Amino acid sequence: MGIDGDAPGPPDRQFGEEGGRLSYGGYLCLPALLAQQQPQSQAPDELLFITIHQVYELWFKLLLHELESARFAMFGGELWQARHLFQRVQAVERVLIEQVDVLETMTPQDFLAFRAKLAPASGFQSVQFRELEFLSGLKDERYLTSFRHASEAELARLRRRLDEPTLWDAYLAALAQRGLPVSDDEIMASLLTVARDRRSHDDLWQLAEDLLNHDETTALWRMRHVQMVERQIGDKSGTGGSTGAPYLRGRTRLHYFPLLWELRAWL
Ligand code: HEM
Ligand SMILES: N[C@@H](CC(=O)c1ccccc1NC=O)C(=O)O
Repeated sequence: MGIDGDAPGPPDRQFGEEGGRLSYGGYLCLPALLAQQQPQSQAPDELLFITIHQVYELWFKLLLHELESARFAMFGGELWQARHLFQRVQAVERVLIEQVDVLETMTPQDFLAFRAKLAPASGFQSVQFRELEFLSGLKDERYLTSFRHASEAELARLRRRLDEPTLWDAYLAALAQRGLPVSDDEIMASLLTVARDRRSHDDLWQLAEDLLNHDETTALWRMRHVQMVERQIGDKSGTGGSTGAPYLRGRTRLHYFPLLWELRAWL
């Protein structure tokens, strides 16, 4: 009999008990996961700070996975599949922005109770964040030098991302498969063709809109992050050695797909 009393079901066994091997905590590796929060101080808000960053890194891992699959789908001409994955990416990226609210419940005084313990660590050193930038098309090799602390495996991952095709390369491949020219001289004309002939090319148009959403949502995250930074540390320099908010403000203007923004002026 099931826990809901008289629910119908097979007489002997509950669904999921066939092998009896998996449990909730075992499947999700919870003992290992929940042992990974190790504050460096007694400050009450440090657990919040660590938790938020770990949650970000888990979402970054998923985003890298889905964006790699979307790139593969674009190269393979499976535009519907790429679009499906970009919807998920977009939903996760909205969560990443919303999560800033949670950390902003911390006061700057409470942050200062453990901030000194963090240096020289900084989000600057997030390997997965840089991987996301490289995969999306923002390849700036200079960041490799800021990863002196990183392991060989992490450095190898970053170098591989620098060599790999970007999401934009994959979109160009999709345009080319449709017979649209993609050389530097012809690409804007092809993007205009897609925009103006939606009857023939709506799938390519919608896919470009997905790319633009990914780009815009990242920029929105950068803006929320810098506001949070100003709220927490004002114009102090960062633990990672940058100027802090001025450095981050400069990066809010970055775009992954500049041509998609330039296109707007030509429409
Ligand atoms: C109290 C909250 C936070 C403060 C005060 C803060 C401060 C900063 C500062 C000052 C920098 C510039 C580098 C430096 O340290 O010199 C930076 C970079 C960065 N932070 Fe944070 N941060 C906070 C929360 C977060 C969170 C929750 C994340 C999520 C993963 C994050 C991710 C990053 C990333 C990825 C960079 C590099 C950005 C880039 O180079 O474009 N930060 N942060
Ligand atoms: N860079 C921040 C410290 C900080 O936020 C941080 C420190 C260690 C690991 C991740 C961090 N998050 C984002 O930069 C600061 O200058 O206060």
